[in-house]
Amino acid sequence: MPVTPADYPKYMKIGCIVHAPTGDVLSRGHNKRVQENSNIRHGETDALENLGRVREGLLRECIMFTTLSPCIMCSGTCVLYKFPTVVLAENENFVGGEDFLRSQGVEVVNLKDEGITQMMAEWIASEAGRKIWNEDIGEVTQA
Ligand SMILES: Nc1ccnc(=O)[nH]1
Repeated sequence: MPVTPADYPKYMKIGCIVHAPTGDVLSRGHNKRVQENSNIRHGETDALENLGRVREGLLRECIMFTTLSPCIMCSGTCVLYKFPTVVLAENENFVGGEDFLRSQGVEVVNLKDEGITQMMAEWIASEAGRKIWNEDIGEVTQA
């Protein structure tokens, strides 16, 4: 499905970085629901997909930084690969699998970033964003 500039306002504004303990950024990703017509390219899964295969045990040493509280799909992925820490910019607009992450021993750090919280709230409330947002978290938009 080709994407045109008219689609830009629909783009999910969620990005993610996989960070090595050395401080190196190993991988970046962002949500590609619209761009790639995808149900599973959340910011977090996109960053992991972009990383590709890595040496055994590396992900157990990495930190994931993400714009928003990770959904249960992405939280499950973090638990599967044993990320020790997930840092999120905010969780006022959405709370995903944080309790599950903590229950599995993953440290969850919420930066409570006001600018990102506001940006996300505005986008979710926007005409272009509302339906895509609901779709992204498995909800149905009410008329
Ligand atoms: N944390 C997130 C929630 C929803 N969609 C995403 O891509 N990421």
